[in-house]
Amino acid sequence: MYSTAFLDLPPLRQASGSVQLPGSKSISNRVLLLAALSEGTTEVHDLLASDDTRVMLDALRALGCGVHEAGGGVACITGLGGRRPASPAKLFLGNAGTAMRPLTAALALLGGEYELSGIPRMHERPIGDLVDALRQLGCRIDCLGSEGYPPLRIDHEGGLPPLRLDAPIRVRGDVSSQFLTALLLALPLVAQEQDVVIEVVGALISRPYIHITLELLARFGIAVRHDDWQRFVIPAGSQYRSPGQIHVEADASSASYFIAAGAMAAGLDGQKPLKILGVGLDSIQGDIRFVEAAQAMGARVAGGPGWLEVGRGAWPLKAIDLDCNHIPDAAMTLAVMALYADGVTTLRNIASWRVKETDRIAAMACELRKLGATVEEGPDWLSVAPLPRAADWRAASIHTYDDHRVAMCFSLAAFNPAGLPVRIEDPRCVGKTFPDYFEALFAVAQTPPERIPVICIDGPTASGKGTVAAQVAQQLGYHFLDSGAMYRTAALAAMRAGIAIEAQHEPRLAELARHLPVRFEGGRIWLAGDDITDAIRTEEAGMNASRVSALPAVRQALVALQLGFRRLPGLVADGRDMGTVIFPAAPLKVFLTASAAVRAERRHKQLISKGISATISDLRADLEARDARDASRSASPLKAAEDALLLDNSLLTIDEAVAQVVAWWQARQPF
Ligand SMILES: Nc1ncnc2c1ncn2[C@@H]1O[C@H](COP(=O)(O)OP(=O)(O)OP(=O)(O)O)[C@@H](O)[C@H]1O
Ligand SMILES: Nc1ccn([C@H]2C[C@H](O)[C@@H](COP(=O)(O)O)O2)c(=O)n1
Repeated sequence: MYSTAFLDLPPLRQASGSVQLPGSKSISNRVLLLAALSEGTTEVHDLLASDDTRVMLDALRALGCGVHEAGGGVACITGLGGRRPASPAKLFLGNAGTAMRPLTAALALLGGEYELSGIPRMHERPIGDLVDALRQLGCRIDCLGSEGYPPLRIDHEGGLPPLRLDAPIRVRGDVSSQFLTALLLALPLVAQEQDVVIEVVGALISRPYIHITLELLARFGIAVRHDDWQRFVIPAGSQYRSPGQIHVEADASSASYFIAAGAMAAGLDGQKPLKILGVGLDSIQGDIRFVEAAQAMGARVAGGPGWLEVGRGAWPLKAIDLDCNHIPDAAMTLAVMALYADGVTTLRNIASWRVKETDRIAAMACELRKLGATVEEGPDWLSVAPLPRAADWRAASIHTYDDHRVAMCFSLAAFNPAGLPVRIEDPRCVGKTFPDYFEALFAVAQTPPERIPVICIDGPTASGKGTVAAQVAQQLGYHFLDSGAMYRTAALAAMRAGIAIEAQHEPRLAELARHLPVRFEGGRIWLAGDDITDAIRTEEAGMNASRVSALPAVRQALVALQLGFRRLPGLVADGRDMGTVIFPAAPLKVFLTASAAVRAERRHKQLISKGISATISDLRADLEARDARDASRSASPLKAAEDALLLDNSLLTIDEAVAQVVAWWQARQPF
């Protein structure tokens, strides 16, 4: 997951390959609660690991359920099975509506004393209709802030009050279907002596989510009947029965971003369509009907159980005018697809967007306009006119409102025909449902290498290149190439193979370097099966690296390996010839220096901290000798590129040096 302040997406051109989607948030949290209310242990497979499931798991633990996270997407939940949950308890539920609403209903019907709260936005999301329905029954629930909103207090300290179950429970269905879902999940707890009836007041929105609820209740032994989605009957004698094992289907709403990417950029130039794994046409989730909307816009879609394949059909996409009540979450993706359509797209019946993670109608309108689109909005609709010409697109920094779906759907703007980058602010917000969304996108998106930004940081030994480059990469969410480590590895491999590092052995050394079995993984470096991270960091290894790097054939042999690091979303590369030879067209080149005295002192400190003794004067002599060799060799000598910016960091802290490089980079961005 990217936890950077922002993530810049380079312009993307195509999509291909396959993507495995994470589990559905809606199914995950429903299953967790049902398992918690059941007798026995339920093994939940392919559970979504995200912010919203995290708060649910923590809440269930606090309530006394057994929660064992076995790894690999498996969680074992041992339910209460009729026991009272631990009380009193304070539950923090973040911004997870799928935890706040059903837990409120379940805890109100179980008795005990609870406080349920969330982040500030959760306290702006209405829950009054659910609270009213529970109060009708006789439950004692207080809103601790504004009436009708969390935080809530359930106050059944002296036990559950007598409940009025003889009359139908009336709940509004036109604000959020989660109120009805909450009642449906919880009322089987009290449907013992008699049927319990729920009547929906007003039109029921997001009916597909109620369909998921009913399907999952059935898996846990509760057979709810309904009359035309307005009257629901929970039969007397209902008892939650764990199915033992249950598999969470992948998230159909998350599929929408890849369906859109496929419709816009897959299957071009004879390539195969984009394959989406984990959710298919047999899905129980309503958002699978996004497929129909994408097809209406021109996508070519094939699918089966647990898979979809999507490619571009019509291009430009076809504008649509659609009632989106059946796909409220995935419909946001259509608003960005509309930028690539042949006319105005109008999305209707989306009033529920206004009470989601943010006011999504306002948010989408504002961010689409930043890209240059003409957008109109109404209380429950949005219309988006595409940009007439590629030149009308603007590079934009997309504010994401702590809303995962805003972040994910605007990533699709990176496929713009103008070749502009898109900045996604606070990319971490995707953690709510799809923590590795951007990694998944980068794994299937392609763009010509020259469009992937590279920042080069070259300079002499111990100037701080590696430290600064790694931190810049971290701040920008870019990959990091420590090219010196490759020469160090080549030298170590030569020593281990018994090949002296001398000009006469240049062909053998080059052959060795060309097939170097090196892997860079999680900050460690492996040579074949051996972790050589520390072995290549000695002063001797540095000197050997300097010697092997003077051989032109060895340098040539390592070029492809270095170029391979230029991957989405970008690269920060440190070395001696990054800006002059390997990435000569890089958009930012920095030549980082510090005085020899300062560098020797830094190296001394570095070695001492590792328990290696050395004298400053020896170190200074060594590093000056190394620099002299590196700068005087004929092949790719150490020198500043003509267009490099010079940074002498002798008097700067690491943070100051990093800030300077990032500031130079920011100054070159179009946002
Ligand atoms: N601005 C700075 N202020 C203080 N210490 C620094 C600064 N920059 C780097 N250092 C420290 O100097 C030491 C050497 O830095 P680093 O290893 O990043 O240099 P390098 O140029 O990559 O060296 P080499 O070329 O030998 O790999 C490290 O211990 C690092 O923490
Ligand atoms: N791009 C590069 C990177 C490194 N080298 C050589 C020269 C250095 O002395 C040696 C070790 O590099 P370090 O890990 O200290 O950065 O590798 C080079 O020639 N070109």
